[in-house]
Amino acid sequence: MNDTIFALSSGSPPAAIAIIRISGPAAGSALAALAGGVPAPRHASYRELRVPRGTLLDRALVLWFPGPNTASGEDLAELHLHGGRAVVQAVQAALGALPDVRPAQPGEFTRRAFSNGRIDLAEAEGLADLLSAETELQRRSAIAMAGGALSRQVDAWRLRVLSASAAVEAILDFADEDDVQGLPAAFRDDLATLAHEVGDWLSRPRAEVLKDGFRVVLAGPPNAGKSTLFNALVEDEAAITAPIAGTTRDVLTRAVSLEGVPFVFADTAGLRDGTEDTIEAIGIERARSALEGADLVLWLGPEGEGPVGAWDIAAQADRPGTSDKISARHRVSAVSGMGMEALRRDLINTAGATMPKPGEAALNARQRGFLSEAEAALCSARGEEDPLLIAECLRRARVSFDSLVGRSTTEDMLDALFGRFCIGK
Ligand SMILES: Nc1nc2c(ncn2[C@@H]2O[C@H](COP(=O)(O)OP(=O)(O)OP(=O)(O)O)[C@@H](O)[C@H]2O)c(=O)[nH]1
Ligand SMILES: [K+]
Ligand SMILES: [Mg+2]
Repeated sequence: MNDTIFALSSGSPPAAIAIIRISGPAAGSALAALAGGVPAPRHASYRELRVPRGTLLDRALVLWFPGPNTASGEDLAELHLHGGRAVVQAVQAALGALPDVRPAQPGEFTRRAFSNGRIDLAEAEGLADLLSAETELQRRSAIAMAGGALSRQVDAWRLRVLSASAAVEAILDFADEDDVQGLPAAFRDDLATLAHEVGDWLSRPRAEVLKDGFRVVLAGPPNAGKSTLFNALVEDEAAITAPIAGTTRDVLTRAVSLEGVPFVFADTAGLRDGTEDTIEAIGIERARSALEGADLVLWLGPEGEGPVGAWDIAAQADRPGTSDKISARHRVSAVSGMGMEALRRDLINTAGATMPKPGEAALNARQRGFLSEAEAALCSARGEEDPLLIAECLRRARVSFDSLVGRSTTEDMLDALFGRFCIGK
């Protein structure tokens, strides 16, 4: 990792300003080559940028951050250019022509930050989530994770496991072969408390629901008004509606955020038996599999005939006589707007309750996997009598914590994580 990388770290040009970052041992000499010298650390200075001994490229604000206390842990320079396409291209060409300097791969700055111990894996994951956050809830959860909420917690747990290990090792070193006395009285209680705390984190809402959205599927017989209600919920004439049974064939999905809560709404083909139309039959099959993946079904069909847990909806409630569902949770008309606000409110509250609370770091599948291993190891440690076996369980718990924050990782896993970042991050 001795080469020096550069990339456009701001959005795609044209823009008012474009920021190119340079990281690595040759960052200082690259900066000097273009700006005629290295300015005082951490002070913005206004410089002419030139091709070495040549033409003017741009007048820019330049910043110099000597390592290792930088975002990447290496020497780092920033060029704040005029954000024109040609300006950016010219400066990138000039940088690329310098010896030992090359364009960065996606996520390479962050990967260097990880390798140099500036951030751990949970923080890097939080950062990736922060960059891809589209709703307010996602942003608040990601920023907690990027800020090290989970990392600090795991470090504290790890220290407690280490001190428990030390207590067991002491017995192994000094006690008689057959003597398993001598563990502090509170030893097992401490392990139980620790396992309990880990379990609390595991029972929190999952990060995936934040990322993928709460999945609401609209279902019912043909002409029930599913597509019309779908369009009203996503506030877009996305689906075709018509008074012809069997209008919708494909499953149509739209991701929307309602008051910061991410949703995916799915419109489906009307369910009916014995259709002669092969395409409609395929649509009905697709509708049924969409129902299986739903977090919630809005059932626009006859009372009580919807899937378990579905909300009964009396649709087209503006039409006299059309909605005689007595137990309907909501009576709505997507055409007149009647009942729509109450339905939206109910959806937001219901979905919101399954999401991490604002600012709470939510665990992803990888993190949950390691925490479950740690919890299981702590529980076994509690149940063992043999100090040797207790020591082994504690070692397993520690390895799980280490893996979670990236103290021991595989290249594949790092490639997958850092590949999620854009170039320049
Ligand atoms: N008055 C009134 N008409 C509605 C309402 N909702 C739907 N309609 C009408 O009912 C007809 C069928 O609506 P769609 O939304 O296409 O019904 P669907 O359930 O998607 O039908 P399929 O896709 O064929 O299964 C259309 O003519 C709509 O304009 C409503 O709330 N009020
Ligand atoms: K229809
Ligand atoms: Mg439809």
